Amino acid sequence: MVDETASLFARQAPFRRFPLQPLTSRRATALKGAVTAPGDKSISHRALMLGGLAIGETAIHGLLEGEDVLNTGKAMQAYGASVRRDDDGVWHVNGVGVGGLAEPAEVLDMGNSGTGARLLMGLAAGHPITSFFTGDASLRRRPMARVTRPLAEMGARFVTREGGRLPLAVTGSSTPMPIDYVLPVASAQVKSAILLAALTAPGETTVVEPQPTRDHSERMLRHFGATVRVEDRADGSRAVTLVGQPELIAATVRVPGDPSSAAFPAVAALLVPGSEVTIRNVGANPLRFGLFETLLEMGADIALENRREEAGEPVVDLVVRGGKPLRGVTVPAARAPSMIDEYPILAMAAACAEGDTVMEGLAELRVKESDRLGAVARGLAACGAIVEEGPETLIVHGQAKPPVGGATIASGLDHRIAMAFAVLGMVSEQPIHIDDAEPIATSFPGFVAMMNGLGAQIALAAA
Ligand SMILES: O=C(O)C1=C[C@@H](OP(=O)(O)O)[C@@H](O)[C@H](O)C1
Ligand SMILES: C=C(OP(=O)(O)O)C(=O)O
Repeated sequence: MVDETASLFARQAPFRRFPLQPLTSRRATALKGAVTAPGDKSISHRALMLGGLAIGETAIHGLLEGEDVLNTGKAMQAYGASVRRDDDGVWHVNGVGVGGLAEPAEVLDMGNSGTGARLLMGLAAGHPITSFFTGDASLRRRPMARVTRPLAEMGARFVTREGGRLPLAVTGSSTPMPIDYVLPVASAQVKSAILLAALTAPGETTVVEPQPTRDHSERMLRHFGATVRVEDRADGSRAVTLVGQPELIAATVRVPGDPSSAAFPAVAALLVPGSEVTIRNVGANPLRFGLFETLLEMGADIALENRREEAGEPVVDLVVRGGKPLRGVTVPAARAPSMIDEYPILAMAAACAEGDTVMEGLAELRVKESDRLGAVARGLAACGAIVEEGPETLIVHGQAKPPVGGATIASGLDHRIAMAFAVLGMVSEQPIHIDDAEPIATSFPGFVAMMNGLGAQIALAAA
């Protein structure tokens, strides 16, 4: 048992993005079948972190075994928690108690994962230990000052590269201070980092978010026994208050399927005529569901069945039928936090729809695993679609038929760019090539097998 966990973690080698793994996606006939969405990435990270802090043994069912999450598991081990996977796929975490993290002996390599890096920086900031964080070429480009600034206010000290980028070192405070903080950007990662640091601070810490973002941290903190108050204010903002220094008690977590991953088979099924695909166990948290709301507005045939609740999160099965014409819509900026990772795949649907799809408020897309706004606009144009890219907007002029395709897309260490264009290749006249499919394993290791099982024609080539 222990050996298997060790070998899973050992495979998360840091800078090993060579050789590239090219992928070709060809036009498919109808996609058919029923699949289960892989575990939610956001919830999986948080389950390992809170399990690692709680007293007792936490059992996690359905943990996403993607690279990002495995790197978090490995880091929690370095902080002194025991993390192991049973033969039946259930993960067991024995925590160290709030305030009990040990100083990691090595640099923590968070790979491609913004969530892993930023949330763990929060945990580290609340403990009187020094941690060193790095990541792959993508993560080392991403802004960290948004997290280091509030954590420094709480008493942590950072040494960072220019612009607050990784690699960085953080020394946490032995007497962390509670703060009241208004988020300058709508970011669940920044909110969560502050809440995790606040676990060791006395008194109450409040984070005000101008627009509500995914609330998995709040839900899971409560699930482990912390007191979290949420106040929705008249101006649309939300104040989240954590009562510091709780005792977190181990809990059982059943991780729902990731709506951000389910988005790929769902849009593929919508676009390929004659398709009928059921995607089971999809998380339906309203703060994650903006893509499906948008697709329904576009005229998509998606039925939500079997609504239920798992570990404090709403879950549904999706039944998606393809071939119905989609219409372009305007997606308001206010919806962005609830579908922030889904714009690349929405843009693929928009390129096949009739009329213009206008997407606003996309500034954050520029600082994800890649500049997703630029990558989507360039890639769609290379495939023959008509697009307009603004500083924080994307307009796709849909032609009521798929773009011709035939391009090679640079995935740029970005899993969602790779998967989005692989889906477009299922309907474009000419195949679409992706230069490197390897980043897909960060969030959806079974993507190619699942899609081909439904009838897609995706081939992984030797480099
Ligand atoms: O908190 C999380 O789990 C996440 C928050 C979002 O990032 P931001 O907080 O940067 O918006 C999202 O893009 C990311 O994939 C996961
Ligand atoms: C932005 C993403 O993740 P992260 O920020 O954790 O790298 C994502 O999964 O699309």
